[in-house]
Amino acid sequence: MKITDAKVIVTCPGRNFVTLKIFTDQGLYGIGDATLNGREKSVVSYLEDYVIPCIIGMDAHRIEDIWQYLYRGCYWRRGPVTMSAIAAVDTALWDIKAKAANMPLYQLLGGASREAVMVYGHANGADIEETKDEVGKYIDLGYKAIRAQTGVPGIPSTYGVSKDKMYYEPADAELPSANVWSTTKYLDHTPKLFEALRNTYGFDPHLLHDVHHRLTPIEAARLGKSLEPYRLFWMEDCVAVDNQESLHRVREHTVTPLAIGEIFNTIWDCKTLIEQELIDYIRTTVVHAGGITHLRQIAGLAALHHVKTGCHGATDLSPVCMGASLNFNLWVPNFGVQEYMRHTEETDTVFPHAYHFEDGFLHPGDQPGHGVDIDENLAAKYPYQRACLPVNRLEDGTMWNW
Ligand SMILES: O=C(O)C(=O)C[C@H](O)[C@H](O)CO
Ligand SMILES: [Mg+2]
Repeated sequence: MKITDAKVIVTCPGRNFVTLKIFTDQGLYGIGDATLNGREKSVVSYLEDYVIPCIIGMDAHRIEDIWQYLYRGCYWRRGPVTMSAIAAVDTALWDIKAKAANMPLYQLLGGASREAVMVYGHANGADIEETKDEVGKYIDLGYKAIRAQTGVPGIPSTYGVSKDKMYYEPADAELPSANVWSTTKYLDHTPKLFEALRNTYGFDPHLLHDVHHRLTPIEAARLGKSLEPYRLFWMEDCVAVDNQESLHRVREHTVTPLAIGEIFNTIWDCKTLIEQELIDYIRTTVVHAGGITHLRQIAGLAALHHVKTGCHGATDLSPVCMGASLNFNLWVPNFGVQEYMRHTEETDTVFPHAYHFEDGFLHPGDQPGHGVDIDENLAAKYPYQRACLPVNRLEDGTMWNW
């Protein structure tokens, strides 16, 4: 089955999404997500100028070989732009193969290992009271796992806290907006949130928290330790892991489970953390880590070291990524949880999908392929709008991790 053409569709139904559509000589097409928040056009160029001309004429069934061609065959390998482009090709090809087999993608991967995929939603509030109410709303919706983020007194804006409670979009301006950060205030305040949540809702709901790369290892150790009484499902991205060995410092001090990896692109980014058992959940996802083909390898390595999957699923990952990820999650033996920040209604209509939510779980549906399509006419009505992720400074003006 030959690849006859491919095109990139950029649409902004509330936020930007980049989608690759691959056509074949058998009339089948497949789609893949190529969205990289705040850097969308770099991936578009990488696909249009370099990748698409190479894959036209290739056999769409040879997914592994095409993956190796785009990864190993490229001298400048790895990095988020390259790997998101490879992921889009890979996802579209798996979509085509599953459509050709007339099966949902999870069947090709090895079939369902569970009935459905547990997801976590995002509860957030300006203060502890509001966050508590928001967590209650997620519990009422049936969620079994909830991420909780709260505003910190004295910090004008905090990561993860938004006005739109169901859809959080941090890329909020044409140029990066400036956030302010105080580790001291955050460390003093955060344990109070989880104390309040456990006092109100007990220990049944799984509670998660995202530190978003802001602490040093010893500060992360302190937070992990202070959160132990509240038994979190995970503490995410507690440090910026450029120096991965530093996670040993955190591990030495706390048994709070750790999740890292949403910004990782390859198995090489995950290798130290997984092999040295410095994390409990690996956050790599389909679009930013080379597609289903590569994610499967990462999960295989993780399984050897008691590390479970916890795929990134914020709103900047399109429904196409979510559909592919859910098929992956339904199969992957060492599944942990899937993040599910809902998309807006506009986004959901641009991307008709078979996946559905019930009582805290998502199921990918049983349509042939990954079960997500794109309505190109509708997509064309929402042109690209430049939007950047914020930057972050300490109170004295020093640049910090966002
Ligand atoms: O969902 C999460 O855990 C995030 O950290 C969301 C990120 O800030 C977001 O995907 C950046 O584009
Ligand atoms: Mg995160």
